[in-house]
Amino acid sequence: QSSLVAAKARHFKWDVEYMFWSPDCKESVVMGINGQFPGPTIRAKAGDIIVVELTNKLPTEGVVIHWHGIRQFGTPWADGTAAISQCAINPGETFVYRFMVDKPGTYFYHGHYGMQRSAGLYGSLIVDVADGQKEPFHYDGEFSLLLSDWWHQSIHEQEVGLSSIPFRWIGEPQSLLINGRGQYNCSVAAHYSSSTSTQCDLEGKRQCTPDVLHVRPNKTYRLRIASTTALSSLSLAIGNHKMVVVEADGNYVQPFAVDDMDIYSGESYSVLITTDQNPSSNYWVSVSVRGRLPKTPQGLTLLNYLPNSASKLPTSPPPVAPLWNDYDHSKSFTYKILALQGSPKPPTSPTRRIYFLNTQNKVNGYTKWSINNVSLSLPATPYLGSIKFGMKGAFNSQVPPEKFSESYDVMRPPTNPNSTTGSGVYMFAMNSVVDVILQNANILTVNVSEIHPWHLHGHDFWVLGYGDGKFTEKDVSKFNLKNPPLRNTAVIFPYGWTALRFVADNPGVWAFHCHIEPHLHMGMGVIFAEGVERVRKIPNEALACGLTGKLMMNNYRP
Ligand SMILES: O=C1O[C@H]([C@@H](O)CO)C(O)=C1O
Repeated sequence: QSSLVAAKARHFKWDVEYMFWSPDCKESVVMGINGQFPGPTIRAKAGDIIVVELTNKLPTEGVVIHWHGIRQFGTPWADGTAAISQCAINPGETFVYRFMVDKPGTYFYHGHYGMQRSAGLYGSLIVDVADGQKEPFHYDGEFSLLLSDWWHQSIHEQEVGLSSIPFRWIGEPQSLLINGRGQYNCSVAAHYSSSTSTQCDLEGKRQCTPDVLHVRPNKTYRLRIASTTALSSLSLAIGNHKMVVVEADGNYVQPFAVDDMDIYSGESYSVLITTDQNPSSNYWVSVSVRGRLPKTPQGLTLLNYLPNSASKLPTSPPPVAPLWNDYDHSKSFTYKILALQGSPKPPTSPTRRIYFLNTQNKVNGYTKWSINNVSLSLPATPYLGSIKFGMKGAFNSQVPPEKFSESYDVMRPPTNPNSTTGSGVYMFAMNSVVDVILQNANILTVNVSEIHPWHLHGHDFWVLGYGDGKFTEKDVSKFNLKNPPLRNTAVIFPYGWTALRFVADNPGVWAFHCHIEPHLHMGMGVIFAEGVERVRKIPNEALACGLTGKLMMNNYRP
């Protein structure tokens, strides 16, 4: 019955522009949408069509928006990846994103051109179950927590630093933001510390005033959490309250309770909390940096039990995050994420298995990240058009390597750090089953290996397993084929590997990359394509640049 209900189109008209804003109480320039930061929340029901007419009001640069976690079945040109699925939208131009949201869940959207996500171009995208359908859990109310990290240096300076000799790293963020709000020059927890930092207001109407969660006692709330951080892995905790994880990246998981959880850039979760603590108190909601030596204060807001005043401070200090390098703690959380019973199961064997060695290395003296020794450099003509129209020379025709040397020592810096840039594509037969083994390694500095959250466009994948050290064929027998979680983002732990499986069933060209913004900018990604010959009706606006733009001009006869 419900499938007969006609899809509802939800229309939005958005202007993207730079504006002054004080996300952490210090004024900066941010990328806003319709004068808002973060951008407006899109709320829809499964099966709806989203139509966003996006006008670029930036004075001198292009823009695109990626709908993170939305698979874009049949609309690969709407994936919002510059140089991959479309031409960047020029200043003054409008591009219409039109796509279906087919699966309920917690999603978000963000810029996917240069480092525009780091400039604040992001917002939430929430998909409710279709009419007549039910979520597999109950709750009385809900909140969204869109998490991000914030730098005072502009993305332009950050970009120049990353592509300079000597290399200038962006460093750690100045603040962590919850729904675009953080505190740099004051602390909401100053009261508890011996430091001289000033107590900032919990109530008020400043752009940096914390977004307090107002709850009633003895209810259950759903928190929809998404991380669009540029760099930071985060730990989220709520003083005195357990969180029951029920959803990850738009897929239901077997519920499990935790005191704190790790959230990597590109991931989203839903957790349930029950407000069964002492009702005369308020409680902390805190986010802290993990996986890198933290130099950033916690991001804080309050869980306010009504009718208490929202400015009543909790009786104890904010939760203390696990040690930044306690990776066993992170792994124990990640390993608990399993599919809810009844979720789609993976095919039992792959058509093809590819191996991706992640290394930091050098190209002509520049510091880069490479996959199997190739650092991704995007072409001038977006792949979707150049592959569809068979345009030779638009990108490297050489197929990039699908494995790496068996003798490579992942525990040490590369013996030969010189690698090359490339723009080649991994092409998959339509409906083939692809296994990807992501292998982490040591960076250029001895005894360092970092976390990388890998995000796949156009698909969800099953996470079949994780392991420490170098992957071996023996590890295949340990793959979880029973209840692996479906995700669109999966982390590789330092010196470890992660095994993924997906079905190449979505005609288009899809990015697969580290979701850390500077790392992608330094080449840490690959391009996948399948069934591009089946793609029809690519809008002209998506093609009007590079070689496809020239093709259009040559066909034009006044
Ligand atoms: O890509 C990176 O560069 C720095 C460091 O390795 C060099 O400054 C860092 O921590 C990264 O993640």
